[in-house]
Amino acid sequence: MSKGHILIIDDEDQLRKLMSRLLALEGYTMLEAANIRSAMKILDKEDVQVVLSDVKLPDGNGVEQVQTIRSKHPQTEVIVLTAFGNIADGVQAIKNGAFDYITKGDDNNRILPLVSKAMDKAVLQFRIRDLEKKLGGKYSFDSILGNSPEINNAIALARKVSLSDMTVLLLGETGSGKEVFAQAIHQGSSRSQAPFVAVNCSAFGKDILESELFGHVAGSFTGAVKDKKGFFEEARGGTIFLDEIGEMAVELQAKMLRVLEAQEFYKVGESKPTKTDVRIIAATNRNLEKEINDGHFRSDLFYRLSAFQIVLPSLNERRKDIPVLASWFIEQVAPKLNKRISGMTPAFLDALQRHSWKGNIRELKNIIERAAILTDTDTLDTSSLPFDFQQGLGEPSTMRLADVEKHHIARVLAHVKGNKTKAAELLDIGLTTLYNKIKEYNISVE
Ligand SMILES: Nc1ncnc2c1ncn2[C@@H]1O[C@H](COP(=O)(O)OP(=O)(O)OP(=O)(O)O)[C@@H](O)[C@H]1O
Repeated sequence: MSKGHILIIDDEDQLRKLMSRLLALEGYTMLEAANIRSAMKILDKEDVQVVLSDVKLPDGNGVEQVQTIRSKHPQTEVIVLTAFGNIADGVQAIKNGAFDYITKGDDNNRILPLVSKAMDKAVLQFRIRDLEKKLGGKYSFDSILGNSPEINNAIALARKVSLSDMTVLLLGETGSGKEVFAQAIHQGSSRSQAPFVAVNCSAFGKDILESELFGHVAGSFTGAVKDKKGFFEEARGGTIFLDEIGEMAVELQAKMLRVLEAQEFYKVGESKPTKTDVRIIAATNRNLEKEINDGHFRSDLFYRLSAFQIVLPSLNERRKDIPVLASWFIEQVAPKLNKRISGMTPAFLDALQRHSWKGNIRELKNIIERAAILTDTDTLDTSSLPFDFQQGLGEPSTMRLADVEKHHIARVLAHVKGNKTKAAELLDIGLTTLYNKIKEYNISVE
């Protein structure tokens, strides 16, 4: 049985094939792409657990692409293949959401365990996704965790609006819980027995989004062989959650306005309107007022949507909630990994409290899951945190290049069992420079 799907993105045929063969021998099913465009197509079609991506690609940069892959396919883990000595790329890739990075030339003893860890994590995430899909809208107000006044205010507003049929606009940074709130509002409403359909507007191209939302009739465009129901029809009687509405093309925004005003829409290729009975909850992490000024968002749609706005606090604004959220995620993930994890060390919690959470609760959840997968003990400690947490690099202002360099040199030295000539070769620096750095950083060479 396959251990999972891995996609390699590299335009150098030989390197790609070599890596592909190595991993196929380990039991993975391998997919290959020579550029970003074809890679994204594969990701849209297949469940790919791990992506290994080169940095310099013919149609873009692999480090920058990490964010796009992770936002469209949050269950998929990305490992970036960096060039010799280019630690900055690796560090940036991790900041962009990569699982880790591999330096070209790293040997199999580093590559294979790393890929296997990324695979474990991704498989788990896919399992959770499938479970969540089966459970449908599973969040209720009671399952929204946190006790800070900031989150309590948001919950109180959402509870009130859930009883009505009003359109709601949820504003908040990525991962701050907008979809969770949308589900809770649905669950708390009179529509709770009908479907909750979540649509991520940024995951579809402009034309595709229209036919996904409203459906199409056969023959309306090349490839439309059969009639297709859109999300609005699927959500009939229930709630549709339009995530990242700020990404919607302006032409489509006009059509959305029509749905809000007239409760009807046109299927692609059909001239008679279809009536709809769906509550709309929209969300965005963009500043829509700015988007309006820049001509990217229609003000009439904004006013329609924003009749009832709820602003969700970022995790950095409610750090008080970190211990309870972290403990809850540990409790949830441990049984799924067949592990007994009783909690976390004070240093671990301290590192979480000091981190700058750009990905908010989603990032916290990922960090806990990652630590739970990596830990060999029953208490999560800082050794299972990513490198930037351990080094206090979470805050960009405190990120010290020297720490990154020290860590990397120490890692390479350990890797070559202290052989300095080999290490200098791998690091692509002179032996004297290496000696100077060992002294400067006080690196112990065993
Ligand atoms: N208050 C909460 N209690 C428990 N889990 C939460 C809470 N808020 C968010 N989560 C978890 O955090 C993750 C991210 O939440 P969600 O998808 O709702 O964020 P989002 O704001 O919609 O993100 P994006 O803007 O990227 O779509 C989810 O896995 C969810 O389970």
